[in-house]
Amino acid sequence: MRIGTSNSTKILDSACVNEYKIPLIVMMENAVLSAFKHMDIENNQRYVIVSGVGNNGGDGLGLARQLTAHGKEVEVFIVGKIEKMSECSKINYNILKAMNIPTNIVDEENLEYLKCSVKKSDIVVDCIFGTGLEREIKGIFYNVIDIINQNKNKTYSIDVPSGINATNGDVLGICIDADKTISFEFYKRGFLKYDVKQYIGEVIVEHIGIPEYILEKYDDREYITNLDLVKNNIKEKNKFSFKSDFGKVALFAGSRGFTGAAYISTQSAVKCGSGLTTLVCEKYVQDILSTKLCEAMTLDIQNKEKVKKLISECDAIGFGCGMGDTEDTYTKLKYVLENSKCPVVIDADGLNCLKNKKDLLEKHPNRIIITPHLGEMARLTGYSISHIRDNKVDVAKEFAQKYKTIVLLKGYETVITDGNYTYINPTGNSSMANGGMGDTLLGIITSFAGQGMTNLMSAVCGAYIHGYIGENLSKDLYTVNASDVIAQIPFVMKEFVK
Ligand SMILES: NC(=O)C1=CN([C@@H]2O[C@H](COP(=O)(O)OP(=O)(O)OC[C@H]3O[C@@H](n4cnc5c(N)ncnc54)[C@H](O)[C@@H]3O)[C@@H](O)[C@H]2O)[C@@H](O)CC1
Ligand SMILES: [K+]
Repeated sequence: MRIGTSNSTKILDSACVNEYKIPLIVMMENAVLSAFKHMDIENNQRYVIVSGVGNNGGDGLGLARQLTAHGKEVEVFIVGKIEKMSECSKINYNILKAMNIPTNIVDEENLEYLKCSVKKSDIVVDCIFGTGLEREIKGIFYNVIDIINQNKNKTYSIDVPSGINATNGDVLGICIDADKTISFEFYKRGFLKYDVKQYIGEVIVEHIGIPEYILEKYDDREYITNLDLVKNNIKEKNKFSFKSDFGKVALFAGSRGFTGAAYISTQSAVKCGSGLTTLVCEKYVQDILSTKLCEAMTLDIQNKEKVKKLISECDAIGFGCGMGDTEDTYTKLKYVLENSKCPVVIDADGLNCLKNKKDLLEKHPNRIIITPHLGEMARLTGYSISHIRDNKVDVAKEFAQKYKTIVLLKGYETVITDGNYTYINPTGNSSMANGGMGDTLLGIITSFAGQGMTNLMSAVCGAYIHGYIGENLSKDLYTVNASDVIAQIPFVMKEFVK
């Protein structure tokens, strides 16, 4: 699914109209028919359409005609100046008049009437503002939205709940509280903002007849990951495959009190299908884990020669889980980067130790994947957590571009980007919010990178599968732990392999 802003919608509109000669009224009618499918006409009879005077309003007027044609009781309210009505809205407005479908122009005097109609309706269809909202909502517009919110049974918003800035998710004074939002072509970027989740309800993204190659040409290279993309990246284990085909990986992890992190990240890589997996750790961690990790190898990190040989031959390395935020961790990371050529996935203390030494990332462009949570990203960038949360796509992209790394910024709707292409992960939930989950993710991503997936796809698919497993398990489990996820990895890989 594509993500887009108000500007992307404008650019697409004008390309369709000017370059591909699709009249806007054709796209509007397609939008109307796509939205109509989601009006739940089997279960509802009374509809109130509230339209503004832009094209979002035009969608509403078209819907009023379609609902009437299907035998529904429809009342139309228009808010705004008729003389300012957009060209396509005017066409739909004139059709309604010619068909004797009554329309009410909202003013201070008939607000009470609007309120009664909203109360009596099964569904209010909100078509006041879409992607064209550009300033604070005041006056009659404010009152109309307030009346709808206070008196509705259900509200379905067309394209964007009126009041939300589609680009950044800011609420401009007041906002429709939608039960469902039927959006066109793009999942609006503003919907990613955590604070707007309460307004958008269920979001459906519908096509309005624009061919795929046009969308591809004009999209912003921002997507919500879908299952097909993940399936296309999972390699089949055919009968001629060897363990060398599935990658040699090393995990640098663990310290006193944090042996679990070492176990979890290593075992995740094993279960994810890596051909050969080695945990590189301090001797005391090795002594605890060498019998527990029976499918992986372990190596004492002080054994310099063996470590050097191993990392020079590795297909991917995971670094940082439970290692401690120390100078020593930084020295080890520097050594690993300087003595290997493969992708390196860095998490936790591997990131914390970089906070004032990001030049190390700059020295190794195009081979590092970092997987920070909001706190780690705040330490790395110097931005506040709230700034990062509200601007997560931009912050992740900026960092990825600057340091030429893949950034996987964890949280609700994890962002994964190489600075050019960006994916939002739709899987996972709060049942997974507990210790060890990040270590699991690092193991999965390292394993994928070692199996030959691109760095970007390793992070995208890793995040998807990790969240998918957790979400499925949470149907039966109150808390999903790392070991629960690890056990499920091979089953889900089998389910996903094409
Ligand atoms: N390619 C697409 O995605 C298509 C989009 N269509 C619809 O067109 C919409 C965009 O249409 P428009 O660009 O005309 O924009 P809108 O219909 O969202 O709003 C623009 C109108 O609202 C006014 N306005 C903006 N902020 C205001 C405020 N705070 N208070 C009072 N008035 C305010 C503007 O002056 C203008 O009259 C989309 O959201 C979608 O519903 C479809 O009809 C056709 C194809
Ligand atoms: K709307």
